Amino acid sequence: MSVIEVQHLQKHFGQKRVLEDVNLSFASGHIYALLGRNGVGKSTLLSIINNRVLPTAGDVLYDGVSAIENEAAQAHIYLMNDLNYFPSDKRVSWVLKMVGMLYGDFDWQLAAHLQQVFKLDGQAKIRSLSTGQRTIMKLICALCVPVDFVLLDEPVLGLDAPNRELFYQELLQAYGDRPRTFVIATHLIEEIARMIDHVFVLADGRMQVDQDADALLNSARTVTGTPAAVEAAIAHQHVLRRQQVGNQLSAIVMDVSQTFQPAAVEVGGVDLQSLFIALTEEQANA
Ligand SMILES: Nc1ncnc2c1ncn2[C@@H]1O[C@H](COP(=O)(O)OP(=O)(O)OP(=O)(O)O)[C@@H](O)[C@H]1O
Repeated sequence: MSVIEVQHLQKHFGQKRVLEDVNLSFASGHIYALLGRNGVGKSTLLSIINNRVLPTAGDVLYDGVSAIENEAAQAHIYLMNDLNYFPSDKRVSWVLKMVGMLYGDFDWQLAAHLQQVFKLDGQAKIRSLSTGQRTIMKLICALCVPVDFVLLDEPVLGLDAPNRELFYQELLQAYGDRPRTFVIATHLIEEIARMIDHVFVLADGRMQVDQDADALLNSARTVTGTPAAVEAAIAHQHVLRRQQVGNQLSAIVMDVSQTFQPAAVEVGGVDLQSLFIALTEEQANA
């Protein structure tokens, strides 16, 4: 059971302070969501964990040992992102072979299956691939490498809806066949909500949320009713957001207890995307 720990990570690009003090840990056998508004530093964080960018301060530990400039530790971590590292005149089959050679124990059976279900021609040259097909090629690499930690930065970029659905199915299947850790940074929150078990929200250079997904959603409620009734119901609650339409007020509250059942209002659940919007709005207004 391996673990990645990020400790007091800081990254400044000149005057731009992107990460201020990021702390987290990724344990074995989880699917994590890494959420955050545009430009908060999700890609930067994943690139530092995979040693592609050096931090200004802080450390990334793999099983207690620094993973920064540590090839042995990095052999357990794979990052898929939107960058193209492969020569455009090479073929898909060449890319898979290269990745297979670099990481060893590549799952060729799964690669053949994925090429077939996504209809990706192994003989196609990289320069002839569409954006979505290029993403599919990179996803095949990410699912077939034998590593314990797979970091997926915007994994469905350019994929149409049926292919996104197919990818989520294949990811869950691969996870079931060989449990490992996936970290998914995405803006398509509702699409991944059903498969993740832990949520990180990065805001203002720090982790604003680091919580079990079910616990997070179970602690949030939407309270709707007349403004007076809603205000009375949420008076002692942690209110993230208020929205009034006509004479109905709707509020999102979090950290509520299981016994939160106020009278004269309607109380419902909150989906992950609405909660994310409310949380990041609250942070921006703080
Ligand atoms: N090499 C660099 N030099 C200067 N600034 C950089 C560099 N790389 C990233 N940044 C800046 O760091 C900030 C965080 O970028 P990053 O790509 O990590 O954000 P993100 O959360 O992944 O964003 P998005 O959701 O839009 O993809 C941005 O303001 C970006 O402009």
